[in-house]
Amino acid sequence: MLSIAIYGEKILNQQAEPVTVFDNQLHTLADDMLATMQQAHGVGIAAPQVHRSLQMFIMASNPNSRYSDAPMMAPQVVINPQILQTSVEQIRGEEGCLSLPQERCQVARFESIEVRYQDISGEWCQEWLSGFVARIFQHEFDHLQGITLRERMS
Ligand SMILES: O=C(O)C[C@@H](Cc1ccccc1)[C@H](O)SCc1ccccc1
Ligand SMILES: [Zn+2]
Repeated sequence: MLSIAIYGEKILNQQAEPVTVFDNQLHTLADDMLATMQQAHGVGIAAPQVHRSLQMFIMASNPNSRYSDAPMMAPQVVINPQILQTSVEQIRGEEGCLSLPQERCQVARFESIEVRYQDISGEWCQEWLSGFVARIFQHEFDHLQGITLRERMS
Protein backbone atom coordinates (compact mmCIF):
# COMPACT_ATOMS: atom_id res chain seq x y z
CA MET A 1 0.00 0.00 0.00
CA LEU A 2 1.03 3.53 -0.70
CA SER A 3 0.40 6.39 1.73
CA ILE A 4 -2.46 8.72 0.73
CA ALA A 5 -1.82 12.48 0.68
CA ILE A 6 -4.20 14.42 2.92
CA TYR A 7 -5.72 17.81 2.02
CA GLY A 8 -3.19 20.57 2.66
CA GLU A 9 -0.21 18.68 1.21
CA LYS A 10 1.19 20.77 -1.66
CA ILE A 11 1.19 17.91 -4.17
CA LEU A 12 -2.64 17.95 -4.16
CA ASN A 13 -2.68 21.52 -5.44
CA GLN A 14 -0.12 21.10 -8.23
CA GLN A 15 -0.67 20.47 -11.94
CA ALA A 16 0.50 16.88 -12.55
CA GLU A 17 3.15 16.09 -15.19
CA PRO A 18 2.32 14.15 -18.40
CA VAL A 19 3.37 10.48 -18.50
CA THR A 20 5.96 9.95 -21.25
CA VAL A 21 7.53 6.56 -20.39
CA PHE A 22 5.31 3.44 -20.50
CA ASP A 23 7.57 0.93 -18.77
CA ASN A 24 7.39 -1.72 -16.04
CA GLN A 25 7.69 0.95 -13.34
CA LEU A 26 4.42 2.46 -14.61
CA HIS A 27 2.76 -0.97 -14.36
CA THR A 28 4.00 -1.33 -10.79
CA LEU A 29 2.66 2.12 -9.88
CA ALA A 30 -0.75 1.24 -11.39
CA ASP A 31 -0.84 -2.03 -9.39
CA ASP A 32 0.11 -0.21 -6.17
CA MET A 33 -2.53 2.50 -6.78
CA LEU A 34 -5.20 -0.15 -7.38
CA ALA A 35 -4.31 -2.02 -4.18
CA THR A 36 -4.29 1.25 -2.20
CA MET A 37 -7.68 2.28 -3.65
CA GLN A 38 -9.27 -1.11 -2.96
CA GLN A 39 -8.01 -1.18 0.62
CA ALA A 40 -9.59 2.27 1.10
CA HIS A 41 -12.86 1.10 -0.54
CA GLY A 42 -12.60 3.82 -3.16
CA VAL A 43 -13.99 3.92 -6.69
CA GLY A 44 -11.06 5.92 -7.99
CA ILE A 45 -7.61 7.20 -7.07
CA ALA A 46 -5.24 9.69 -8.75
CA ALA A 47 -1.41 9.53 -8.78
CA PRO A 48 -0.98 12.84 -6.89
CA GLN A 49 -2.94 11.25 -4.02
CA VAL A 50 -0.11 8.74 -3.61
CA HIS A 51 2.52 11.49 -3.89
CA ARG A 52 3.31 10.96 -7.59
CA SER A 53 2.78 14.09 -9.66
CA LEU A 54 1.79 12.23 -12.84
CA GLN A 55 -1.26 12.56 -15.11
CA MET A 56 -2.60 9.14 -14.26
CA PHE A 57 -5.57 7.75 -12.33
CA ILE A 58 -7.63 4.61 -11.86
CA MET A 59 -11.42 4.55 -12.09
CA ALA A 60 -13.26 1.50 -10.82
CA SER A 61 -16.97 1.99 -10.43
CA ASN A 62 -18.83 -0.58 -8.38
CA PRO A 63 -22.21 -0.49 -6.64
CA ASN A 64 -21.73 1.07 -3.23
CA SER A 65 -23.74 2.42 -0.31
CA ARG A 66 -24.12 5.89 -1.86
CA TYR A 67 -24.56 4.86 -5.50
CA SER A 68 -26.38 1.55 -5.47
CA ASP A 69 -27.04 1.87 -9.22
CA ALA A 70 -23.36 2.40 -10.03
CA PRO A 71 -22.23 0.00 -12.78
CA MET A 72 -19.72 -2.74 -11.98
CA MET A 73 -16.69 -2.13 -14.20
CA ALA A 74 -13.18 -3.54 -14.40
CA PRO A 75 -10.66 -1.03 -13.01
CA GLN A 76 -9.42 1.21 -15.84
CA VAL A 77 -6.01 2.94 -15.84
CA VAL A 78 -6.37 6.40 -17.42
CA ILE A 79 -3.20 8.25 -18.53
CA ASN A 80 -2.78 11.77 -20.00
CA PRO A 81 -6.56 12.30 -20.09
CA GLN A 82 -8.40 15.01 -22.03
CA ILE A 83 -12.08 15.97 -21.83
CA LEU A 84 -13.12 16.70 -25.45
CA GLN A 85 -16.84 17.47 -25.05
CA THR A 86 -19.34 17.79 -22.22
CA SER A 87 -23.14 17.54 -22.03
CA VAL A 88 -25.11 20.69 -21.24
CA GLU A 89 -26.80 18.95 -18.31
CA GLN A 90 -25.04 18.83 -14.96
CA ILE A 91 -26.09 16.65 -12.07
CA ARG A 92 -25.44 17.30 -8.37
CA GLY A 93 -24.37 14.24 -6.43
CA GLU A 94 -22.61 13.30 -3.23
CA GLU A 95 -18.86 12.75 -3.43
CA GLY A 96 -16.16 11.78 -1.01
CA CYS A 97 -12.39 12.01 -1.38
CA LEU A 98 -9.68 9.75 -0.02
CA SER A 99 -7.66 12.90 0.68
CA LEU A 100 -10.51 14.45 2.69
CA PRO A 101 -11.47 11.56 4.97
CA GLN A 102 -14.90 11.76 6.65
CA GLU A 103 -15.97 14.64 4.37
CA ARG A 104 -18.87 14.29 1.95
CA CYS A 105 -20.28 17.04 -0.21
CA GLN A 106 -22.64 17.70 -3.08
CA VAL A 107 -20.83 18.42 -6.35
CA ALA A 108 -22.33 19.32 -9.75
CA ARG A 109 -20.76 17.29 -12.57
CA PHE A 110 -21.53 17.01 -16.31
CA GLU A 111 -23.92 14.13 -16.91
CA SER A 112 -21.84 12.87 -19.87
CA ILE A 113 -18.38 13.66 -21.28
CA GLU A 114 -16.34 12.64 -24.32
CA VAL A 115 -12.84 11.67 -23.16
CA ARG A 116 -9.52 10.68 -24.74
CA TYR A 117 -6.72 9.02 -22.79
CA GLN A 118 -3.91 6.46 -23.02
CA ASP A 119 -4.14 3.06 -21.37
CA ILE A 120 -1.30 1.35 -19.48
CA SER A 121 0.34 0.29 -22.74
CA GLY A 122 0.16 3.77 -24.23
CA GLU A 123 -2.73 3.05 -26.63
CA TRP A 124 -5.06 6.03 -27.16
CA CYS A 125 -8.74 5.44 -26.28
CA GLN A 126 -11.65 7.81 -26.99
CA GLU A 127 -15.18 7.31 -25.63
CA TRP A 128 -18.27 8.88 -24.12
CA LEU A 129 -18.84 8.31 -20.40
CA SER A 130 -22.03 9.09 -18.48
CA GLY A 131 -23.55 8.81 -15.01
CA PHE A 132 -21.44 7.70 -12.07
CA VAL A 133 -18.44 6.69 -14.23
CA ALA A 134 -18.39 10.20 -15.76
CA ARG A 135 -18.52 11.58 -12.22
CA ILE A 136 -15.50 9.53 -11.13
CA PHE A 137 -13.56 10.59 -14.27
CA GLN A 138 -14.25 14.28 -13.55
CA HIS A 139 -13.32 13.89 -9.86
CA GLU A 140 -9.99 12.21 -10.72
CA PHE A 141 -9.34 14.59 -13.66
CA ASP A 142 -9.67 17.47 -11.17
CA HIS A 143 -6.95 15.88 -8.99
CA LEU A 144 -4.54 16.03 -11.96
CA GLN A 145 -5.21 19.78 -12.24
CA GLY A 146 -4.60 20.30 -8.51
CA ILE A 147 -8.34 20.72 -7.80
CA THR A 148 -9.95 18.92 -4.83
CA LEU A 149 -13.49 18.77 -3.42
CA ARG A 150 -12.70 21.78 -1.23
CA GLU A 151 -12.39 23.94 -4.35
CA ARG A 152 -15.55 22.36 -5.82
CA MET A 153 -17.88 22.73 -2.86
CA SER A 154 -20.90 24.58 -4.16
O1 LIG B 1 -10.47 10.64 -3.65
C1 LIG B 1 -10.68 10.03 -4.70
O2 LIG B 1 -10.29 10.41 -5.81
C2 LIG B 1 -11.45 8.75 -4.65
C3 LIG B 1 -12.91 8.97 -4.41
C4 LIG B 1 -13.52 8.96 -5.80
C5 LIG B 1 -14.93 9.40 -5.96
C6 LIG B 1 -15.30 9.96 -7.18
C7 LIG B 1 -16.58 10.38 -7.41
C8 LIG B 1 -17.56 10.24 -6.45
C9 LIG B 1 -17.21 9.68 -5.23
C10 LIG B 1 -15.90 9.25 -4.97
C11 LIG B 1 -13.26 7.82 -3.44
O3 LIG B 1 -13.84 6.79 -4.11
S1 LIG B 1 -14.10 8.32 -1.96
C12 LIG B 1 -15.03 6.96 -1.40
C13 LIG B 1 -16.41 6.90 -2.05
C14 LIG B 1 -16.81 5.79 -2.76
C15 LIG B 1 -18.07 5.75 -3.36
C16 LIG B 1 -18.93 6.84 -3.26
C17 LIG B 1 -18.52 7.97 -2.57
C18 LIG B 1 -17.25 8.01 -1.96
ZN1 LIG C 1 -10.53 12.71 -4.44
